[in-house]
Amino acid sequence: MPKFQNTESKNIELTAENVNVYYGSTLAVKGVNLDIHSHEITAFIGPSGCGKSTMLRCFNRLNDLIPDAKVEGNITFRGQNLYEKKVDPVQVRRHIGMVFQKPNPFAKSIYDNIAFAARVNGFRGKDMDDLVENALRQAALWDEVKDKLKSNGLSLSGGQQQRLCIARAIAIQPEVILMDEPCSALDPISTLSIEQLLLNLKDKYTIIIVTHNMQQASRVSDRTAFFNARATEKGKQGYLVEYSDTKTLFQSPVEEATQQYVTGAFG
Ligand SMILES: Nc1ncnc2c1ncn2[C@@H]1O[C@H](COP(=O)(O)OP(=O)(O)OP(=O)(O)O)[C@@H](O)[C@H]1O
Repeated sequence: MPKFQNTESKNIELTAENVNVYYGSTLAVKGVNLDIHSHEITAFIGPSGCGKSTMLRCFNRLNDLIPDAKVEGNITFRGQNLYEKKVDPVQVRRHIGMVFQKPNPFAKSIYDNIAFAARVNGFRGKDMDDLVENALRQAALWDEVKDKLKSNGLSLSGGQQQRLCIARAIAIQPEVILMDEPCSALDPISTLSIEQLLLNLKDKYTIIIVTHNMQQASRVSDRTAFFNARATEKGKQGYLVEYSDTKTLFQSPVEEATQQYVTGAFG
């Protein structure tokens, strides 16, 4: 298994080169080229079905778990092609964690949600209490749960559950965290607290977030990729329309389709 050392560019964590993703014989995402910068938040936006989640899953080989999904092209993490034969996808997911749309804590105590994830992923340190506390602090949840660590993770509110899932991802000590619409099941106050958390986390982690919420993309992200879909005989085909720093993409995009999307004229 290769070590994912940052031997290439200091600022580029992940690179997608000519990426195509198929489900069966349908080309769902075509020809994506994109660099993800270290310690930034990159947002993927675009109308439903344009391939944002599909593209996100390429970065930690989660599409491997979908029968019939096939990824072509290169995805490079710190100079290492993640799709080479010698690369173990389980290891990839230790370096590149994921938080899903719907909070999905284990039906275990708050403490064990984190301890279990850490152990399964090879944590052999003695001080599990420290690791749990540290992960919960980083996820801005410690103060709310420190007196009830034995309570079931599922007894928490939706926003707290999502922060527990973020703590669980952090406990594995990844370099990158992928987030697929992490706030879409949350109320506005919980959403703002997750957004603030993301801003705090980017010092330590590189974050990619899929979001339907354009205000959210403009509030939290440094760069934004706008995807769109064209109709083909076999259904929709997603592609990357435009990618730039978030301010430019929202205020002076190059492509008319981007302009229309960010001003709410379609989608
Ligand atoms: N597991 C799958 N099997 C077959 N087709 C899939 C699968 N997942 C996604 N697709 C198809 O791939 C295309 C892109 O889907 P994807 O979920 O990546 O888009 P998205 O932009 O994230 O959409 P949304 O915003 O609605 O979540 C769609 O046409 C979708 O139907």
